[in-house]
Amino acid sequence: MTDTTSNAAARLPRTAAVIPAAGSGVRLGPGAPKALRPLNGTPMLVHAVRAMARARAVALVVVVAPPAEVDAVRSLLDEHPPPPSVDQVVVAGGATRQESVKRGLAVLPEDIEVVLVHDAARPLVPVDTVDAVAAAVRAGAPAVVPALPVTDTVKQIAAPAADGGVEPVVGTPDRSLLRAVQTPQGFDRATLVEAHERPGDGDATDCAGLVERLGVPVVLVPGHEEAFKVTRPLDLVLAEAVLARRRKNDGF
Ligand SMILES: Nc1ccn([C@@H]2O[C@H](COP(=O)(O)OP(=O)(O)OP(=O)(O)O)[C@@H](O)[C@H]2O)c(=O)n1
Ligand SMILES: C[C@](O)(CO)[C@H](O)COP(=O)(O)O
Repeated sequence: MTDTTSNAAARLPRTAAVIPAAGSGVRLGPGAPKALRPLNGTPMLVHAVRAMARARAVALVVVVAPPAEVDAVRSLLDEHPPPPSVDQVVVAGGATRQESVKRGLAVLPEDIEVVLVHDAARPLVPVDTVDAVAAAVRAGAPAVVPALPVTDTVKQIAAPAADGGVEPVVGTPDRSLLRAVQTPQGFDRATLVEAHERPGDGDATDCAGLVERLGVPVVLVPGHEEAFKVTRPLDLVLAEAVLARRRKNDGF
């Protein structure tokens, strides 16, 4: 006889990782789209897909690729396949991160209940961070964000100055109440889809920002320093150093 109670307890909600990877990487400088640039010889996107596919909960990875690189990204992922338990799909991205995520959400199969949205530009997120975000969504939070305390003092200005001019300061927020947020950000699927259908005014720089606009609570869990975003050239140096340290310590 089937023990339905323990089956239900052991069942993980079907979880997909949507990986926005369609950015060009202007701040990284000239070259291929950022997600395709190598880290220790392997494209950043491949590291990011591996990081998500390693999580026990993830059954599907949706990569949102630069529109001109969809075929190239499919070939790349065929060369670096995920474990057999994980499916992958590649779709073309849009003009902004928000639009790219929306395009990724549009191809999710009906049975996906939880969505983790993870930047290709955060290729080294540890699996424990991914698992912690997914677990918090499973535990009932509709929107979960990994975050770290801010270490710099932050100044608020009234408006950015043109051409590197001086910027008058209007305030210094209490740093102990600020957090720098990372990805993967985890969501109950219906909440995230609604947030993208009713985005409000102006582009949001993260998905949780859209969910906040709905009035749905967003919670933070501890992030990880290795989940940093590769944005500028120095970040590539740091990423390669992290990989070298992992190889030395863990052998991979
Ligand atoms: N139209 C876009 C813009 C960004 N992204 C993705 O969103 C993530 C976070 O964006 P960011 O680090 O800002 O990447 P870029 O937009 O490529 O960087 P830049 O602003 O320097 O061009 C990245 O994985 C990026 O590929 C995306 O999928 N579609
Ligand atoms: C989603 C994000 O990585 C959280 O820190 C970040 O907001 C992406 O921002 P960007 O403007 O695309 O750099």
